[in-house]
Amino acid sequence: MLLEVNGVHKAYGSTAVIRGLDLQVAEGEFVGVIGPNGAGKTTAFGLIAGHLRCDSGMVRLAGRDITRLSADQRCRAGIGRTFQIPQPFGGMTVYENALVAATYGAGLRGTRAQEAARDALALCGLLSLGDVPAASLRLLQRKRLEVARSLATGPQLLLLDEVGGGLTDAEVHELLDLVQAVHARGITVLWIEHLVHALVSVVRRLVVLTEGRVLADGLPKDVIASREVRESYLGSELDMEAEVAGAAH
Ligand SMILES: Nc1ncnc2c1ncn2[C@@H]1O[C@H](COP(=O)(O)OP(=O)(O)OP(=O)(O)O)[C@@H](O)[C@H]1O
Repeated sequence: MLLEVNGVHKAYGSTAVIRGLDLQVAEGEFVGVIGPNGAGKTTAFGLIAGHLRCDSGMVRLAGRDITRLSADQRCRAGIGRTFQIPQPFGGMTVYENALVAATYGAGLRGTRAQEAARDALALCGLLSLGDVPAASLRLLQRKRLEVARSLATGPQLLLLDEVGGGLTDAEVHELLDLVQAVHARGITVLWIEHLVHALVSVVRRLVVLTEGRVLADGLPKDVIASREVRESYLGSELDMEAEVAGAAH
């Protein structure tokens, strides 16, 4: 297994948010993660990427216990991550943003860092915008840069946190193409997304988190059809019937 999350718990103060999370992801998988607001999805990513500490339980990457490693150490170990709200260095150019990620995220220097930065920008369709200040990018381009910055750190495992939010349908399709291209490079992808119809059109496996643990995990069409999953979304903003109509699976 590339990623193993075993019996992880996390509370904010007295509020338990992750309550016995178990998740295994094999190398090369493309996994979607959905769940109601507040289910603990972003917190789970923080615990995997090391931005948050587990209260108990264990996280392993390729068999290595990384539970006590910092976010920087986990990044160098091969975990890349995007954030819900892209936060590029606005005063720097697009290329400089990717170079910073390659230098400080992957620990590369000189031409190796430059190559990693350029390679990430090329895959994300941003090479021609390399000299543009990051602050001037449109939303889809900012999302592309967020993905490029995480790619420049050389991840084996990429955690995408709602990169599709705020985009038009056409832009979402462009983003789907990009993430599929990333996965085709051999990078294992774990993608949190509220746009369920878009997500299930590309992922091979769907995990549903509710109340800090896994409610369902399997083939997207089976997970979407499960009664438990439908019931867990009742009353939420997500209308599964509408979302999955026309989905590829
Ligand atoms: N730093 C924090 N301090 C206290 N509570 C927090 C903190 N971060 C998140 N929470 C709470 O933990 C719960 C889980 O939040 P989290 O962001 O992980 O959920 P989520 O499933 O990603 O939600 P969404 O789909 O809305 O992004 C929520 O009730 C949230 O308010």
